[in-house]
Amino acid sequence: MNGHTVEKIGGTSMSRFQEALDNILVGHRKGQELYNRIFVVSAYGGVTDMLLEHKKSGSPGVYGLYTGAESDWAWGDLLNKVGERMCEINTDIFEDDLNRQKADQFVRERIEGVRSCLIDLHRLCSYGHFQLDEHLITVREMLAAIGEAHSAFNTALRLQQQGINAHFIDLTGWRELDNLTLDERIKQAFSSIDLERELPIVTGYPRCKEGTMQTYDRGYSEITFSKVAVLTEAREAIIHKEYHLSSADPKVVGRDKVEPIGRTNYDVADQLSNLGMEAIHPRAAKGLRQRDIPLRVKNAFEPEHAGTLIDGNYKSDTPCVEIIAGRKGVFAIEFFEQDMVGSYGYDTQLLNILEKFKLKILAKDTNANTITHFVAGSLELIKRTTQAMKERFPSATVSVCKVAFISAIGSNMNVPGLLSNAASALAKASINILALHQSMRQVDMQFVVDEKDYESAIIYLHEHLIERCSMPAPVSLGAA
Ligand SMILES: Nc1ncnc2c1ncn2[C@@H]1O[C@H](COP(=O)(O)OP(=O)(O)O)[C@@H](O)[C@H]1O
Ligand SMILES: N[C@@H](CC(=O)OP(=O)(O)O)C(=O)O
Repeated sequence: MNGHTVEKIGGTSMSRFQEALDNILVGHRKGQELYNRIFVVSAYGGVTDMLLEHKKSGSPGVYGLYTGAESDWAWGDLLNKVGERMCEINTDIFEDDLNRQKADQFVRERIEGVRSCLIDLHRLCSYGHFQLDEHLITVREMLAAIGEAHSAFNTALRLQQQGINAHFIDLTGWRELDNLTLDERIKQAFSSIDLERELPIVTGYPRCKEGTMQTYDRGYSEITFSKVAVLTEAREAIIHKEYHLSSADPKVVGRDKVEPIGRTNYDVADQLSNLGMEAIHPRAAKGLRQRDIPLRVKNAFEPEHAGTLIDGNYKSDTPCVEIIAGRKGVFAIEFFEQDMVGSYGYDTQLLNILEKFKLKILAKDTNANTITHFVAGSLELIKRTTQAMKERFPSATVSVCKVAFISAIGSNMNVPGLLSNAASALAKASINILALHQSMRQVDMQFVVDEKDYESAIIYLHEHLIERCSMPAPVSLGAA
């Protein structure tokens, strides 16, 4: 098969490194089979949380302590702990002392290099001419880069130890004085790589002129992965995750009831990311879709399974719902104003307010005198947004309630009966549908329900719309 793959290994999978070696990086491959692949690896699970902040709980890491008012040295103490954690990981990965010492030396160089930068920055800012706030995004980028460089350096070293011609491709720009764009940095890194004979192991974080974290924050590794696939003209992009992309959340419906999705398309993937269930970051998917590069989402711990193949054109042969996905914690901001009837400009001004407070709009519905936006964001931002709406339109009634979204998604649902079947399934379960959305593309049917009905709505819809119709079989690995 011609061409090469670009493959991303997520942090949780990286933390089960022996399995990543056995299932993904090496496995049964020998000789030439080991090559014609590029790996973009994430930091080991939990490391970026320590460096920045915990992805789920938000508890501060080194970055949070450095920017906060806590004691001057709390961040430095935590940075010590990060270095210790990284060296613990090195002990798990390298049995021989020589390579472990190389790996520890790499950690020390990066940790101490960043520490001295952060100390100097604090000293500079103590004069008042330099404002710390103006440099915080750079601090964030430098800290994130440590974890990404660590895992990529280790992976290349560990593969070299097995006689594989692996190369550490450091996109973090460490001690490089250039200021390249993301495309320039990737093109430069790959300008002299022979994929037939070399196995590039690429850092998930790239330093670039446009500011990776400013644009993508912690979604940067999938952007890097997508860009490398596009710029090296990959045959296929593969994401190795710790679970299959399934017909619903196995933790809600039950592992025995869900099926891995065999195939779907990027339109479906976009709907999933809108619900917070990312097969891939939407901006990363866009790059692959525009270049017709298929994406395969594989379970890192079931290497024999072909996973889910996502492309731009797939449409299931038989009309059916493929995935039931959902999201809790959605805020419905209802704007009721009878003066709106027959006049213009309300929606534009409401959107300007929502944009000002950077609320992510998941859906909206309108009728003659009401516009409801369904948004994701903090309660604080919601309060400030609704306050701004009331100030701008004093005679309007603005109300907010917390709801859950349940979506039935599929690549071919343009047939009568699916919507009524879904609605009647919810009715039979005594679940009240507060609102309903379906665009004419008919790629998703979205039900707005009370948060208390979130789990049961997913279970009932999965039972009525999916467990009763067969899923397309997984596409074999070589059939892309
Ligand atoms: N359709 C689905 N297929 C697989 N997992 C799903 C699905 N919907 C929700 N989930 C849940 O999402 C979890 C993974 O969430 P995600 O944020 O993508 O992973 P991580 O937090 O590891 O980056 C899974 O463990 C599973 O419980
Ligand atoms: N390591 C970074 C980037 C990342 O994408 O990680 P993962 O592939 O584990 O989601 C983070 O934790 O945010």
